[in-house]
Amino acid sequence: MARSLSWDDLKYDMQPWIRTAVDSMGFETMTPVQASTIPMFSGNKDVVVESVTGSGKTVAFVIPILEKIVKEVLNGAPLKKGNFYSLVISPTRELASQIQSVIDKFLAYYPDEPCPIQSQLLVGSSSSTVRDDANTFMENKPQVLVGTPGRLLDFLKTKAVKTASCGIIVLDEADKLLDVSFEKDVEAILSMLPKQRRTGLFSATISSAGDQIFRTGMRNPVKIAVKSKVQAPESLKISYVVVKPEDKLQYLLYILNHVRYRKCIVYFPTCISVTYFYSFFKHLFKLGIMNETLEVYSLHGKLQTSSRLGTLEKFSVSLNNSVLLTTDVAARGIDIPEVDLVLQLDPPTSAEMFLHRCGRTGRANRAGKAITFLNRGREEDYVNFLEVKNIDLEEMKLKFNPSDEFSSIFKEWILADRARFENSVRAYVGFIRYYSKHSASSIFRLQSLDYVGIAKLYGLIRLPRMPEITQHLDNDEMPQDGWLIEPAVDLDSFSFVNPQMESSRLEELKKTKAIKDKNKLKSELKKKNAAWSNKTSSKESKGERKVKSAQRRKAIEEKIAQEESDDESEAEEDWKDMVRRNKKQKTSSQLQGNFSDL
Ligand SMILES: Nc1ncnc2c1ncn2[C@@H]1O[C@H](COP(=O)(O)OP(=O)(O)OP(=O)(O)O)[C@@H](O)[C@H]1O
Repeated sequence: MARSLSWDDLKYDMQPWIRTAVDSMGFETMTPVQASTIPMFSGNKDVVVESVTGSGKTVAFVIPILEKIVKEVLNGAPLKKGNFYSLVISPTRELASQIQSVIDKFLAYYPDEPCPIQSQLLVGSSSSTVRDDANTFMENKPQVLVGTPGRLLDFLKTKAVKTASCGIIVLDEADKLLDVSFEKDVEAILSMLPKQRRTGLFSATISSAGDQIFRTGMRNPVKIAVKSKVQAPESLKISYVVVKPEDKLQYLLYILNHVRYRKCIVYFPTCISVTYFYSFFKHLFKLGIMNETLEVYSLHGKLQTSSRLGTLEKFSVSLNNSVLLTTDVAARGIDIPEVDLVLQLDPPTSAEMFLHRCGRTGRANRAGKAITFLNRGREEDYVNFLEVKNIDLEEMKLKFNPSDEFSSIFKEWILADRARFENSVRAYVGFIRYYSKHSASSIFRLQSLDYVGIAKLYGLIRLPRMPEITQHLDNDEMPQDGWLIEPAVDLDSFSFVNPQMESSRLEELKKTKAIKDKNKLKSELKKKNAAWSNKTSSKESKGERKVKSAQRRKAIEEKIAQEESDDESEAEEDWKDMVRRNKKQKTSSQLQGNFSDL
């Protein structure tokens, strides 16, 4: 029998002000996931909830949390000093802040002034320390804490903070929180909480967390999976466009300038690629190549928290046609109802992330379109790969012819400042690393990558010396000395616009030129190019390449084992995660069950 979606049919007396809140927010009925989850999680059940993106999971855990706290508050027993009742963990600062604002929206309907219930946001930031957070906590006595794992863990370790009263905990985007990137912090947090508690795990892709689910200490959890056959919401139309890599940017701009949308999110592979293309887009605005009515924002994980949250806020409230250039940092959970278009320059490294990215649109039954670019050649197979996972994509044909003039504009822009040239190389190298991490590695193969086409996409004037290129590019495809433009540029006189950068470059150049000894010069240059230098000669045999590749991998693993988290990019972080995961898979033996056993 179909479950009733009427709020009136909930099996307990909802607090009247919570009912007023849902009515005022225009939530006429519950969504299916709310109808299934709220009674369970408000009762004494641990829940593991999987339901498509944009299906209302946040409200499905916020209401039970608030109901529990109201009961405690109405019971009259005051919250003991330094205690709190509930904890919500989220993988990103943006999502934590969004959850906090959903809670605040509900609390605005509490009938008494001041509202006796409060929540506090705990995310890493340069403007507030853990001590500041602890002082605010002791002063305001919030019952709910919402935060990201690292900061929450540091906060909970503060002496004044007591966890004994925490009776309800939520892991939002639980599969992400339980993967290698957060697992340690999350497990440490869970171990500090009372065993007698209610735990809720929520995500659109939680089944991918597998056995990790059972490490959260839940007692007889109820599995709530609200899904149709397809993995994406029905309101979401997913398409793909097959292009040559060098034309991709022009296609992207064509869509941004010509397709009708209100708000669009564009996903790039790495932080540096967002920064790089954002600055090029600004130049295109000046030239009138970007539609002048568009507002473009950039957001990635290497920016300060305040700037990240500020940008997201500006993008969400903007009344104009706006575009957000971002990375996977804004792929999960972000709820901006007006987003009706999602573009992906490349597919992400996992099918789960593909669903999360696309799911930023087509939310709560609103129509949305997600378009992914695929490089012509091998990547078309991704469509079948996703189909097997019940994610259907339709091909989209664009009536548009890329122009040569665009590459001249790109080239001129690069040649005007050495900083742009260096960023183009960083973005390109970052992309190749990113590419090597695809979980669908039989489709996204380094061997099949069009290195020159991709270099043109990134506006490169010369191919960098990196092992992937020398290994996989045939000699006849390798441009003379790596140059992609004619005539080649004299790198010694290619200057930075920034005077400080230019003077330190000249200083450096002087030193290098002063080195007379050829061998010494060679070793100095080798050191300088260390980032992409442990290269192979282009004429190695397959066997030699295999051995060298294994050695390189070992070296990276050793480096990772030594290094802590001082990464240059999110991509790098993910690469580390992959290696750690591999190691873990080799050592981990305790199988306790999986999602489908629940
Ligand atoms: N009962 C309801 N009726 C109508 N809209 C709702 C209802 N509950 C929530 N919404 C709206 O649905 C949108 C999506 O909700 P939410 O962000 O909780 O989705 P989600 O399932 O957590 O998605 P994701 O997996 O992407 O994080 C929000 O804008 C929210 O306000």
